[in-house]
Order: sequence, then structure tokens, then C-alpha cells
Amino acid sequence: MLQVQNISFGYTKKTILDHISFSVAQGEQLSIIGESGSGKSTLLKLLYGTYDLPEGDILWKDQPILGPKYNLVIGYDFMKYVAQEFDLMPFISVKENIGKFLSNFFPEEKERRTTELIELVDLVEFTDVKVKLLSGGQKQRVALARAIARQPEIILLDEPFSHIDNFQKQTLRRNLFKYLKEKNITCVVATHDREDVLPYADQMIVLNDGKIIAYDTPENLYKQPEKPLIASFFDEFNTIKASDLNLETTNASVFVYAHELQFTKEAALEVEIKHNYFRGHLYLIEADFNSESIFFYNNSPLNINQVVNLKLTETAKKRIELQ
Ligand SMILES: Nc1ncnc2c1ncn2[C@@H]1O[C@H](COP(=O)(O)OP(=O)(O)OP(=O)(O)O)[C@@H](O)[C@H]1O
Repeated sequence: MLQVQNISFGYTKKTILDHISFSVAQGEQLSIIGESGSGKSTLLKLLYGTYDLPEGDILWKDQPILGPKYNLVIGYDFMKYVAQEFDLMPFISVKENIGKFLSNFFPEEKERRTTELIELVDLVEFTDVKVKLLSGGQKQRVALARAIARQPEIILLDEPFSHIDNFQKQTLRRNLFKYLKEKNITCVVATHDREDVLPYADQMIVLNDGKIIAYDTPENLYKQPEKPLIASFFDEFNTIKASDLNLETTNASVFVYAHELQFTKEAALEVEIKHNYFRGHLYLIEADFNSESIFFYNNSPLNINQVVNLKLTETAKKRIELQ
């Protein structure tokens, strides 16, 4: 288990991380989300032992993770870290980069393992290409494959698919996360992408102003986002007064995802259509409600300035009244 106990850190006098604690069990995946600059990468670097900790402890199975003051070489054999800048060897091939840290004593095993990893990240046609000739997304794939080559006990991933196009991202993400689960590799992922989190993370933490403002399963946080920052990570959302929705809740206002509003003929939220945004399978509609924007989805565009009534779906009502 990874245990992070009350750690604080700043590059200068300014605190970047302020008394952070969490734990990740063996084989579990934890996602770290938060606005740009909230300290996600810094936290991953601390987990890796890149810096000395002025306060708090990080332990992997009772072994303290220590910084450069205590370690000549940063990092540990049981842990791999894929940073936003991947540190590859440009003048050797994809295959050589991935196999670099695999033992030469077992050439057949090395060959089998390298081939398996190249297939996992879908780079078969680039096997013998020098890394300097690859695109950013292809380099990111090599970095991911290299990180899991020697099967670490724990892997730290910083925006692991940021350079990979949508077309290939879904498959790679599924393959990689499935692989980590099968091999019981603990994984900590810093990300801006909800698709990395919702289907795969066992737990997630939300960083804001150096502190953890939420720590729970993605499902619980999705259903009960207590802050706009959390709701906005998951989807387009609205903040609406509970009284405007006739809701039985003690909260003065509630977060309603755009897909949770539907048309009604009854007197309800009366809104005036302002914009239609094509979103593929649906249109996101921006309307005006009491001089504020409100967002909902519809399967066709609506006439500008048309007035319609909206209400909550029954599922949304239940979700919100449980809060
Ligand atoms: N080496 C450094 N020296 C000084 N300040 C730094 C250093 N690295 C990061 N910072 C500062 O620390 C804060 C947190 O940065 P960090 O990169 O951890 O954020 P992040 O949440 O990962 O951001 P992003 O989502 O944009 O990658 C920022 O204010 C950043 O400017």
C-alpha cells in the first residue's frame, strides 16, 4: 500500500501542497484531478522521491520514499514514473528503448516481452524506427511501454494520454489500464480527462489551493459534487436555486448536469433559447434563465429567442434529494 501522511511542500516559501494525506492499496488506481497549477505534477514528483519532504511521510509497504538528500539516484526499482516530458533515448529504436532495462541474460524472454509491450501500445510498425523520428504521441506510447517493461509494483502517470489523438486514445487507455489491473500494479494518475477517471479509478482526489477538497470514488463524487470545480470536471453543469426546482433539500442551490434537464409542458423553469452548439449526437443548448445562462441538451437545435419550460429528470431529482 502507498501511504501519504500529512505531507506539505513548496518550491519556495509559497506552499504548493498543504498537509496532504491519502493511501492507495496494492493494485488500485487513484486519480488526481485539479486545475492547472494546483500541484498534481508536484505531488507525483514527491511520490517518486524527486524532492525532499519538509513535512510528512510517504511510504510504500512500510519503506519510506526519500528524496535526493538521502538517495544518490532518484527513484526506486519498484516504482516507475512517466512524466509529461518523456525521457527517451532519441538515437535508438522503439524496440531498444523499451527493452533497455530488460535483462540480456534471457534473450528469448526479452524478445517476447518487448514484442508484447510494443503490441500493447500499438507501435508494431515503428518497432525499428529511431525514437527521434516519432511524433509526440508515439513517443508517449514508448514511454508508457518502457515504464511497465520491468513490471513495477507502482506506476505514476502524469497526463498519460495527453499527446495521443482521440482516435487511438480509447483503445490505448483500455489496454493499459486493463494490463495494470491484471498485473496488480498500483497506479496514480494525474489527469484533466474524466475519461481516464470515471471508468477506471477506484478513488479520486481533487486538489485545490494546495489542499484535498474531495477524496472519494468517482461515482460518489459524480453523484454528489459538492463544489463547482468537481461538477465541471465531469460535465457541463448549472447551479440552480433549489426553490426554482421545487426540490426537497436543505441546500439553497444545487448542481444540475446539463443532461439532467428536460422539456415539460408544466410551469417550471421558463428559459429563453440563446445558442445551439452541435455536439455530435446532441446539441448543447444555452438559454437564459433570470439573466443567467443555463445549459441543457436536445437532439435538434431550437429557435433562438423561443421560450421553453424545463424540469429535472426523475433520476436527477432522486440524485439531488439524496445530497
Ligand atoms: N520546478 C519548479 N520551481 C518552482 N515552481 C514550480 C516548479 N514546478 C512547478 N512549480 C509551481 O508549482 C505549482 C504547481 O505546479 P504543478 O506543475 O505541480 O501543477 P499541475 O497541477 O500539475 O499543473 P498542470 O495541470 O498544468 O500540469 C505551479 O504554481 C507551478 O508554477
